[in-house]
Amino acid sequence: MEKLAFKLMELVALSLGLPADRFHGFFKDQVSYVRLNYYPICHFPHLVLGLGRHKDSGVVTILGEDGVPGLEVKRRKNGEWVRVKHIPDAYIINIGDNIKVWSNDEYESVEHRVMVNSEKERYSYPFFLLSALSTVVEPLEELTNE
Ligand SMILES: O=C(O)CCC(=O)C(=O)O
Ligand SMILES: [Fe+2]
Repeated sequence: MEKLAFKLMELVALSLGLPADRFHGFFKDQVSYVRLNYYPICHFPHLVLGLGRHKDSGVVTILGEDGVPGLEVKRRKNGEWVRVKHIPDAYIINIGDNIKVWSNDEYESVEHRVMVNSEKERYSYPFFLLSALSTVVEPLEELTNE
């Protein structure tokens, strides 16, 4: 997952007109981690949230999940919550707040949440790519006017 995350960061850099290795320096003492999420069955799913609405604050999240429905993303244009379709053998990629700031808002971090399921328990395993704790997160100077 880490290798994939670095590859994605190279593509993000290229998409912003920057050298592929532009972000490499931020990851020298990175503190990335994997979290294991478990959502037990709940018979009143409309009354509870598995995981409340949030944006991932890190750089990029590579999310593996078991296909039990629950993850939803918020559409920016109309505020509607949309269920994310499971694609077998595929990861879900979330842009985190760090990329939003580094890219000077060219990229947007997506708001998402997880609803619990009344029939099946759900497991997910996001990998959060994080930079070094000492990183100052600010728009890259190449992408600002002043
Ligand atoms: O369980 C999921 O599908 C999403 C988990 C998530 O958004 C998180 O751990 O930040
Ligand atoms: Fe998340």
